[in-house]
Amino acid sequence: MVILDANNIVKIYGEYGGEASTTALGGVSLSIQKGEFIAIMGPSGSGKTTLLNILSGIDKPTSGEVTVAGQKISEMTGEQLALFRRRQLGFVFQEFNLLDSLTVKENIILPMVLEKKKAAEMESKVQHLGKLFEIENILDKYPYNISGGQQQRAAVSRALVNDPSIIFADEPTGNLDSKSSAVIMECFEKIVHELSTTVLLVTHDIFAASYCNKVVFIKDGLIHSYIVKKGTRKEFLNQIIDNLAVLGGRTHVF
Ligand SMILES: Nc1ncnc2c1ncn2[C@@H]1O[C@H](COP(=O)(O)OP(=O)(O)OP(=O)(O)O)[C@@H](O)[C@H]1O
Repeated sequence: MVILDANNIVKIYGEYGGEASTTALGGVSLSIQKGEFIAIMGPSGSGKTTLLNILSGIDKPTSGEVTVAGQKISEMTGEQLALFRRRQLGFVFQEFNLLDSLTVKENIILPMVLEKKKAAEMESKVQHLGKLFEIENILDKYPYNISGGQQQRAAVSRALVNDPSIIFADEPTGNLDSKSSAVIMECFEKIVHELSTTVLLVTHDIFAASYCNKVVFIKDGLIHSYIVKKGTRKEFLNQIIDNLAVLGGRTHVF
């Protein structure tokens, strides 16, 4: 089942044809199936963030169409999109983006509160996610009193509470040490395998990308190639390194 379909996405920043215009994406097509776990990699400036922003409705393409869960998000109004994003999409950011004035539990259930879900449903969901990600003992703490790894696990829980069609993660391990990075990638692995969640992440981190099932490489605003995991994570990691070397450019990974 196709969860996301992007057709010939072009993004030009600045006035088209103007001297200062930049073609960030030159015609990207991508199809993502339910339960896929995909990383987008590429050199600095290749268009990764632009692509993620367009696929998740944060930004509009100059031309091309994006369909998520059967709905054309590229044609939605701002209000429709805001509602759609809250109900159908989950987001995880490099900086965790938890609200400091709320406890971990309040942060996690916030998207459910906005959807006016029942208290019992929220409680059962937060307990389930707390257990799944081993943060059940810190649910009453505030974000500034827990580690970065725990904050990111809370952020993944928050992204999951409304059972999104897809989770978008922008450099989710960018602010974590290697041990916490491994834990967070294992969390993503768990939700893909146990809940059939679809996860798309943008990363410079080859170690993080090696947890995914597929890596799509972009260069100069176009899809250059992709690889699918067949053997072990270690073998996939070596394959990612080889592909990045072919890609060239400045990739912060070495
Ligand atoms: N708001 C903007 N206005 C003008 N140009 C932009 C804007 N955002 C990005 N660009 C340009 O579009 C191109 C793609 O940028 P993008 O941020 O998508 O790349 P990236 O692969 O995510 O880079 P990095 O790995 O360094 O984060 C770059 O040439 C960049 O300078």
